[in-house]
Order: sequence, then C-alpha cells, then structure tokens
Amino acid sequence: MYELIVQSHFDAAHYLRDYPGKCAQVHGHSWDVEVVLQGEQLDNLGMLVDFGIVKAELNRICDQLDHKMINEHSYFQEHNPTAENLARFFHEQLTEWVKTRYSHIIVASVEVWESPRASIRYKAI
Ligand SMILES: Nc1nc2c(c(=O)[nH]1)N=C([C@H](O)[C@H](O)COP(=O)(O)OP(=O)(O)OP(=O)(O)O)CN2
Ligand SMILES: [Zn+2]
Repeated sequence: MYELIVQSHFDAAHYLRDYPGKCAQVHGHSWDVEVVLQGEQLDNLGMLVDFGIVKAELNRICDQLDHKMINEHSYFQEHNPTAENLARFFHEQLTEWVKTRYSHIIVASVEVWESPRASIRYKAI
C-alpha cells in the first residue's frame, strides 16, 4: 500500500458561532492542510498519481478560502468553521474529486493545523 502526502496552506479569517470565549470574535489563522491518499496500483510511470495533480486540486480548494472570511462560504454558513469542519470540508471535496477520476485511490485522511501546535485529522471510516 502506498501513501501519497501533499500539503498546502491558506490564510483566512473566521469566528466561531456560539463559542464561549475569544474565538467568537473575528480573528485570523494561517492554516496548513495535509492530505493522505492511499492506493496499491501504480501507473506506467511508477506513480500512484502525480504530486502536481494532487497539489493543484488541493490548492484549488484552499483558494476558495484564502484571504477570505470563512464564515461567508456557503459550506460554513451551515457548519461552524472549526478545524474539525474544515478537515471534513477538504475531505469531502477531495473524495468527490478522486471518485470522478481515480478508481485505484482513496482519500485516507486530511489534517488541518490551526496553529503549529494544534491540528485535527479527519479519516474516512
Ligand atoms: N477542537 C477545537 N478547538 C478549538 C478550535 C477548533 O477549531 N477546534 N478553534 C478555536 C479557535 O479558532 C481559536 O482561534 C484557537 O484557539 P486557541 O488555541 O485557544 O487560541 P490561540 O491560537 O490564541 O492560542 P493561545 O495558546 O491562546 O495563544 C478554539 N478551540
Ligand atoms: Zn480561530
């Protein structure tokens, strides 16, 4: 089993609805995102899938949030923009993308760091 890992990054603002503390106020973070894809079968180049293709898709999703107010994104009007929901958001979008293109890989996990010392990892079950 191979695991392919790519990372990306975005800067954005958010606030947590109904949060009993300072995070209920608008503030910003520099989020880091790491995606793990798993698969067994390699292509004729000996790749699970080209890093560049996965990075481009991950960057496309990050661009939906980069330098924005996350709460205004349609997904986060319904989900509080916690690291948990951000990880789920990336996982859902990447899974949709993988399913339409690659039958031999799955999105095993997405990890979102809200700071260098705090992250959430979401895994498919
Ligand atoms: N499980 C989660 N807990 C918290 C989340 C989250 O997404 N999932 N988010 C927040 C807030 O976004 C907050 O901005 C970050 O909280 P906190 O680490 O307390 O704040 P700082 O970055 O300022 O850290 P300091 O150690 O106080 O400097 C809260 N919790
Ligand atoms: Zn925050």
